Formats: sequence, C-alpha cells, structure tokens
Amino acid sequence: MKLFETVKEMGHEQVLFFQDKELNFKAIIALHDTSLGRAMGATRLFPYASEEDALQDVLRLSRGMTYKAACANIPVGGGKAVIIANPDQKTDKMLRAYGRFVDSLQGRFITGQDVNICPEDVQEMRRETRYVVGLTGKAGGPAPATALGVFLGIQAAVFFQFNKQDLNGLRVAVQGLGNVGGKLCDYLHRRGVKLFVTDLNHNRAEEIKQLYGAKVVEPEDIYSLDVDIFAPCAMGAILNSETIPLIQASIIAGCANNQLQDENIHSAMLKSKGIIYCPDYVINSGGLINVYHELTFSDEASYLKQIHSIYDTLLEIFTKSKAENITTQDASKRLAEERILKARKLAIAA
Ligand SMILES: NC(=O)C1=CN([C@@H]2O[C@H](COP(=O)(O)OP(=O)(O)OC[C@H]3O[C@@H](n4cnc5c(N)ncnc54)[C@H](O)[C@@H]3O)[C@@H](O)[C@H]2O)C=CC1
Ligand SMILES: O=C(O)CCC(=O)C(=O)O
Repeated sequence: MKLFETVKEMGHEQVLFFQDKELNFKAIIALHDTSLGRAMGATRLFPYASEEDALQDVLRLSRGMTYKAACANIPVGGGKAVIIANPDQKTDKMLRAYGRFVDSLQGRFITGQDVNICPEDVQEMRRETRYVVGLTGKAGGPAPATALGVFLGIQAAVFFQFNKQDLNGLRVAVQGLGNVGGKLCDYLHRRGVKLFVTDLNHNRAEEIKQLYGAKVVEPEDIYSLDVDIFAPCAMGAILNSETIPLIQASIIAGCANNQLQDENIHSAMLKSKGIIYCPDYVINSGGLINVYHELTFSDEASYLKQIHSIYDTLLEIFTKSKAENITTQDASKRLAEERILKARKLAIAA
C-alpha cells in the first residue's frame, strides 16, 4: 500500500502506529477529520490477516465516523482504532498499555468499544486514561442504543419502500447475532416480524431461535433468502459483486460498519436492483449518540430525541436519492459534506 497516497485519497489528518515491545501487540489510531470537533470512535480488537488489512479497516472505519457524526448532528470528528490481536490474547496489561497510547493524544481522540472490546475492557483502559466512553454505570455498552437506531431506520425504510407504518408480518434476515443483532431481533420479534438468522457461533443462533422462534440458516445462505429486509449486523464488505446478485430483499438495513465493499460500485448495483440501502453510518449512529450524551452529561429526553432523529434523517436521504436519481450512499455523503464544509467556513470566519 502506498501509505501517504492512500491517506491523502481518503482525507485523513493523522494516523498513529503503536507497538508494545514487551507485550508484543500493535495498534493503530486513525484521525480522519476534526472539523466538527475532536475525534471520537471506538476501538476494535481483531486478528487481522495482515497489517495492511488492519490499516485498511481503521482508515475506512474512521472516515465512516466523520460522516456518522455529521449526519447525526453530533459535534465531533471522525476517528477509530484497531488493536491487532487475537481475542484470547487480550489481557488487562494489554488494555492498560493501549490506554496509555490513547492518553498520549491528550483528548484529541476519545474511544469506546467495538468488536471484541466490552465495557469491562473500557473500564481497564480507564485506569490509564480519562478519554474513554461507554463505562459501566454510565452509558454502558452502546449496543442497545445502536439496535434502537437500526430498528427506527428499518421503520423509516419500510414506510418509504412499502408505504407501511407497521412491521407486522414482514420477513427479516439478520446476519450476526452479537450485542446489536441480538437486541435488534428482540425489537423486531415484538413487532410481529418473522426472523431468519445466522451467526458463525452456532450456539448463539440456537439461542435466538429459542427466544424468538427464528429460523436458523447457514452463514452462506443468508443473502439469497426470500425476505423483505436484510439486516447485516456482523462485519464489513459483505455487500459485494458476489452477494448483491443473490439478494432478494428490497431493503438493506443493519448495523455493521462499512457494509459496501466498494462504496461507488456496490451502492450503484443496489440502486439498479431497486433495493433501498440505509447507509451504515446513518442507521448505526445510535451508539455514537449514546456515548456522546455520556460525555456531555445530557438528559434522557434529548438523548432519545436524537436517536429518534435517525428515522427523519433516513427519510430525508431516501427522498433526496429519489429526487436527484443518486444512490442513498451519495445522498448521505452530500448531507455530511455540506455540514462539514459549513463548520470549516465558520471556523475560518471566527
Ligand atoms: N456495538 C455497537 O454499538 C456498534 C456496532 N457497530 C458495528 O456493528 C457490527 C456488530 O457489532 P456488535 O453487535 O457490537 O458486535 P459483536 O461482536 O457483539 O457481534 C458480531 C456477531 O457477528 C457474528 N459474525 C461475524 N462474522 C459473521 C458472518 N460472516 N456471518 C454470520 N455471523 C458473523 C459473530 O459471531 C458475532 O456473534 C460491527 O460491524 C460493529 O462495528 C456499529 C456501530 C455501533
Ligand atoms: O463507541 C464509540 O466510541 C463511538 C461509536 C463508534 O465507534 C461506532 O459507531 O462505530
């Protein structure tokens, strides 16, 4: 990878590399754009196949955070971090060393939990830095808020695509039944949705079957099901040239970050199939909203109001996409870029 060329192309301000020689692990923090405020974004721990994969992931995730904050009207910039490690290598010592790395940025980056990091891990980082969010006893893990946002996003898409106010009787396929996907199944089940689910962890899929009467399918079969909605709630890049031709759902609405393997090619493919795609960084912004409200000590009512605005923002994006004949991805990007540009102009004028 041509490092500076890639960073320039994606518009990052700074990328920081860390290694702990004693504990033998590596981490990367990427700060994408801080026009709206200091950077926020959770930390993911993952056994990446290569350092290049880790870098690619953190660059894409942090850029997504910039757009996420702008679309949610949250005055923070976009950042994200990855720890390159196997989940069973994770120790308190490692989390504290990572906490010192975060602390060295002196608040220019505030982090929380992503895949393979739980609230207790964030608590451990907190022993070394105050620049962490999602603490037990405060906002806690962001997953319930994210799931609520995705549920509201599904309602907005169903209203736009099917002109329906309720979800009763719809068929939804959920890929990934972790912290967010599991809670989303709960919301959907309560509204009379028929669930089709999959997870690499077979026991977890069986658990969801018992709880909500879901039909369990093999991971590779989730794309081609005859359903109304597909909810990707696992990892990124699952909307690609192999999977999109298989999809029968007419709405894609899930929490996973970076769902499109290639933003331009694959969002256009979805549009040409008549599928409404809910841009991931819009529909999954509930977690960011949750931790931001922890940071600013705001009240429950303003927090809930902001989560509920995900419904309106998505309707605005769908309407813009239809009126201007552009993809929903482009419509959301334009919305975010307008807000970022406005903030930059205000900063120059001040
Ligand atoms: N937790 C949160 O508040 C937020 C999460 N996200 C994103 O949503 C996604 C899920 O987050 P969490 O639920 O917190 O993660 P999690 O780690 O709790 O759950 C992910 C689940 O997906 C399963 N999985 C992984 N690959 C799979 C595959 N190919 N097929 C089927 N299942 C697979 C895993 O076994 C696991 O059960 C991630 O991409 C994360 O970055 C985005 C915004 C906020
Ligand atoms: O949990 C956080 O720190 C912010 C949310 C986040 O990283 C995400 O939405 O991917």
